[in-house]
Formats: sequence, structure tokens, C-alpha cells
Amino acid sequence: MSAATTLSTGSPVTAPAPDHRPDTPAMVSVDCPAKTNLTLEVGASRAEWGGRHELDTIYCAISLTDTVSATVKPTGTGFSLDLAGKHLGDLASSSADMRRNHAAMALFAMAEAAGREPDIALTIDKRIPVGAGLAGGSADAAATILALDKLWGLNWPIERLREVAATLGADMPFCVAGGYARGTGYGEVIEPIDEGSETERALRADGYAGAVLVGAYRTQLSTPDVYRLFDAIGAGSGDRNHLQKAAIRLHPRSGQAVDAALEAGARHAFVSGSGPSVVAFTPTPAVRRQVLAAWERSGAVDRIIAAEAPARPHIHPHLSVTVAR
Ligand SMILES: C[C@@](CO)(OP(=O)(O)O)[C@H](O)COP(=O)(O)OP(=O)(O)OC[C@H]1O[C@@H](n2ccc(N)nc2=O)[C@H](O)[C@@H]1O
Ligand SMILES: Nc1ncnc2c1ncn2[C@@H]1O[C@H](COP(=O)(O)OP(=O)(O)O)[C@@H](O)[C@H]1O
Repeated sequence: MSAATTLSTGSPVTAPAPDHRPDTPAMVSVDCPAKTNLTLEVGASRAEWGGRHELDTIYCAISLTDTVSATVKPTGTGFSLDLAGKHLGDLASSSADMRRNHAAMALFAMAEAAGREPDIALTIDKRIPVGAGLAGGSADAAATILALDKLWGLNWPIERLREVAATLGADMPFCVAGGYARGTGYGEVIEPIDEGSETERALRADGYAGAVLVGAYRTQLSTPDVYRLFDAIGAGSGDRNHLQKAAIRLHPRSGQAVDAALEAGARHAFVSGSGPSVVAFTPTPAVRRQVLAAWERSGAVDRIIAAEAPARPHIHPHLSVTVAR
């Protein structure tokens, strides 16, 4: 079991800003779920989108979360970012530029949109595997947007928060609200699939709800590399995720994990987005045990995480914050 790694920009929170408005929370924490794609149809690459491809996808958030906390710092002290977790992937490398972290980018985008200074201390408690096809970076950006909306007392409508998110990445607008949604454009145009709607009922009837198992890896896949290989080899016959064939070509163990889960009785098992992680829907405790046993026996995954689908972000305002002296 790897020990937790903590990274910091080195300018910790000394105390909440003295001019902090008493009617707004001193700190806001947000638990933001990971994302998978129940379908992912990939079309042409569009030059006007910087080479991003046309997508038609059904997003589904799952209850594997990162927690982002935002605390107001004294005016003029700038931002700070502390990152902790046992599986930080390439975020743990000394060369990782904290200003390019998706949470920091979301802070700067929200500060510009709101006309505020980014004198904010961000902490990320990271559990979503990095570079896994689970939109962990987008989840952290979405959590930061939600936290600042509450911390700064903006209370903007979801559409405005999605507009800010869309400037940062394709699957960030979805992460702002989670649940189920259809994504089009390059993934940023979101049509929520509301609870109780015909589409949502059909997804549940088709087994796309309830207990899931995530097969995670120490390896990351580069999303651009997977899309580039997709351009060269196309989608696998019958694959609901058009990137699955390319992801498995780059990371064959994901294909072994999909096959093992399906043979063990999973209702659905597929590569999550650009991978390498694999998501299996296990409709009964017996099937869950069989998939766990199959993955452990085959060695097809490095780590197994249990979760539920669908899921949504949870916002926790803290009226006071205790600062370690
Ligand atoms: C593949 C998907 C499926 O939901 O998710 P992940 O598996 O990464 O989580 C997304 O399309 C990833 O979205 P995201 O990771 O936000 O992509 P961006 O940062 O916007 O773009 C990163 C790179 O991915 C490629 N890209 C992304 C989106 C898109 N519709 N077409 C693309 O070709 C481009 O090479 C782009 O430069
Ligand atoms: N807060 C963050 N969490 C995860 N990855 C991040 C974050 N900020 C920047 N990144 C970078 O974004 C890349 C993609 O990360 P992630 O969103 O986890 O993967 P994916 O796009 O496959 O779902 C990683 O290589 C990582 O270096």
C-alpha cells in the first residue's frame, strides 16, 4: 500500500482573511464524483475545436470522489494548492506545475469571470486515479468551481458554471452536476438526463445503475494519444465506447479485465473513456464477488475500487475554519 503523498505550493493558509464577510462560509469543501461514459460515439476531428473530435456520449458520474476545499486567504497573498493522496500518478512528479493543475486553472477562470482576486487556499484529497479515463482532473476543476460559487456568495445558475467549465476542458461541464447526461459537440454541450425521465428509466432498466467495480492501474494513458490511435484504427465492432479498441491496443490488460468481468457475469464491462481503467456493472452481490475473484485471479487490474452509479457532487459549507498553528 503506497503511503500518502502531499504536494504543496509552499504558501499555506496562515489564517482566514480578516476582511472575510461573516455571511459567507469561511471554507467550502466539495466531494466531486468521477465520470465514465456509457456510450462514446466519436466523429470527425474539427480544426475549429483545436483538433477535438465530435462526440455523442452518455456520461455517468460514479461515487468515486475527490474532495476539494477552498478557503479565503488574506488579500494579496495569492493562491496556494495542497494535494494529498496515495495514487497521484504524474501529479507527484517534481516537474508537475501546480499552476497548471486543473483545480488551479478553474480558480483562475472563476476569479476572472467573477472579477475577484484568486487569494484562495485549495486543498485536494485525491482518490480518483490519475490519467485513468475517469475525468479526475475535470472533477477537481468542477469541484473548485462549485466551491468558489458558494465561498464567494455568487450563487450563479448551473448554466453559467458550465460556461466557465467549458473554457477549461471537454468533460468539465458534465462534472459540475454529475448524474446522467448526454454530451455532444466536443463533449461540452450537456443535456441533463433527469431523474424519472424516460431515458433515465431506460438506463436503469438496462442495468446502468447501482453497484460498480472500477479496475484501476498504476499506468496512465494520454487522452490525446488514444484519440490519435482511434483516428488510425477506428472503433471496435460493436463497441459502445469508440475509444475502447485504441485504449486496449495501448494497454492490453484493460481488454483482459473487460473479458474477465463479462465472463464472470457483469451486466456491462468496458474501458472508461480514453482508459485505461475499466468499469463493470455488477447487478447482484454474487456477481460482484465473481468479478472481484476473476480480476484478482487474472491479475488483469492493479487496484479495485467499489462505487455506485449514478452520483452527484456534494457541497459542504463550513462556517468556521480552524487553522493549524
Ligand atoms: C475521452 C473523454 C471522454 O469523456 O474523457 P476521458 O477519458 O479523458 O476522461 C473526453 O473526451 C476527454 O475530455 P478532456 O480530457 O476534458 O479533453 P480536453 O482536455 O478537452 O482535451 C484533451 C485532448 O483530448 C483530445 N480530445 C478531447 C476531446 C474531444 N472531444 N476530442 C479530442 O480529440 C484532444 O487531443 C485534446 O487536445
Ligand atoms: N487535479 C488533477 N487531477 C488529475 N489530473 C490532473 C489534475 N490537474 C492536471 N492534471 C493532469 O491531467 C491529465 C489527465 O488527468 P485525468 O483528468 O485524471 O485523466 P483523464 O483525462 O484520463 O480522465 C493528467 O496527466 C494530469 O497530469
